[in-house]
Amino acid sequence: MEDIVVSAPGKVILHGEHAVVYGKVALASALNLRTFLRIRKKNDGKISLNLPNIDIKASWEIQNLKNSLQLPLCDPLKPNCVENEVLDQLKVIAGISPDSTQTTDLALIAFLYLMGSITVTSGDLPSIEVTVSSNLPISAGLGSSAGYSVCLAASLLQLNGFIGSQGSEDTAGWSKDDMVLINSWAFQGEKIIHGNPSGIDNSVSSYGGAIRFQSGKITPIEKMPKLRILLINTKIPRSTKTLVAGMRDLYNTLPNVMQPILDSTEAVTEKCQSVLAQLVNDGTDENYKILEKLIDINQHLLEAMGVGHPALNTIVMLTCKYGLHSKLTGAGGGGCAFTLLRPDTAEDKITNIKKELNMLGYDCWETSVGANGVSRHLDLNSTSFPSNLL
Ligand SMILES: Nc1ncnc2c1ncn2[C@@H]1O[C@H](COP(=O)(O)OP(=O)(O)OP(=O)(O)O)[C@@H](O)[C@H]1O
Ligand SMILES: C[C@@](O)(CCO)CC(=O)[O-]
Ligand SMILES: [Mg+2]
Repeated sequence: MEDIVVSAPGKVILHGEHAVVYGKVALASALNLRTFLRIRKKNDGKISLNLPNIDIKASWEIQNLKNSLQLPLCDPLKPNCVENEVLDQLKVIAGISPDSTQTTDLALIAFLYLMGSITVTSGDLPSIEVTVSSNLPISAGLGSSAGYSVCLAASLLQLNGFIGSQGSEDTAGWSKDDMVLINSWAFQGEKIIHGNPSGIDNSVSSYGGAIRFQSGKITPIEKMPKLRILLINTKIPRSTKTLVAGMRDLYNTLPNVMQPILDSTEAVTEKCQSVLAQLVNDGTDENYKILEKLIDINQHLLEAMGVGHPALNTIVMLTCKYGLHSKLTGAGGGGCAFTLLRPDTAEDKITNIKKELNMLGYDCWETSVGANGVSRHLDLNSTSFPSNLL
């Protein structure tokens, strides 16, 4: 069997993070930074997993997995969430302490769950080596967990013939129905890593482009102007699972206080979408001013949700000095922020901002929004792969 190589993009949430977990609308766009996964067939009676980004290498004897698990863990065509009992079993198999709070450990559990559900043909497991390598910063708010889950879902479903990629050039995609199956399995992976995800991250990573997302409904945004943004990584590590759980506690303690904040966040998102549609034909100052105001307001609303961080405030103040507006993106609590650049923002201004941010130890790079969703790579030795994937 030839290797299977797939990749899936990270994302930027423009507006609506956290509120989207409560059924509010959110806007997200795929990012041109990707996670890559390679499956290589082996004959050593083992299933091996290499995760260089998080320094994890693991290997399991197939016979041991078959002895200790009731396979398949779930019907491959009916993606469903794991029961706690199965999760505990997988933790034992992965050698993880039952009370570990390490988010990195959850990558192993997500792999074992998807593998134990999807790749069981006639009660047997294939001997494979799986390597995952990403250009995305991990745990920084740019959807690395979704990129990981989408790659796992697509490659394992493809390996076992539950989906069939189409395309003969360098890259291939899947049919509408196949995409639904990929996205639903990726959502199960996100559930294991996140706890209670809305599904926006795996959806934008699966489908790519820019999407409007609400309660599982994915609507591609057709009228999307070419936005220039500066992405800034504070490098302050955080876990989405912890931040989402913290916001849940706050909501449960003060529902009448938090509900209007979520309503207000949704109003920001709706207004942003309508201004973006206008911007396609009318890139006037007035429209940009509204977008900037919405960024300021949402940043404050997110602070009120308890997911801010002093480093994020520093970015807001620093970019404000240059007349630019920034907000956190993703779960917050550190991680990444973005700054909206105008079409005519001068290069020397951006250079100076980058210099100041670098001096604070933050990484920053200019990017545009919108990228292809999950793809299969048919050129197995492409130079665009991260070096540790070859
Ligand atoms: N390339 C990768 N290799 C292995 N595990 C990964 C990889 N990328 C993400 N993960 C898993 O996802 C976890 C990080 O997910 P988390 O949701 O906390 O952050 P994020 O997805 O980067 O940010 P956000 O959810 O705010 O967009 C890691 O600890 C690991 O379990
Ligand atoms: C914080 C959150 O809204 C976005 C994380 O990228 C969580 C989610 O929607 O699952
Ligand atoms: Mg995540």
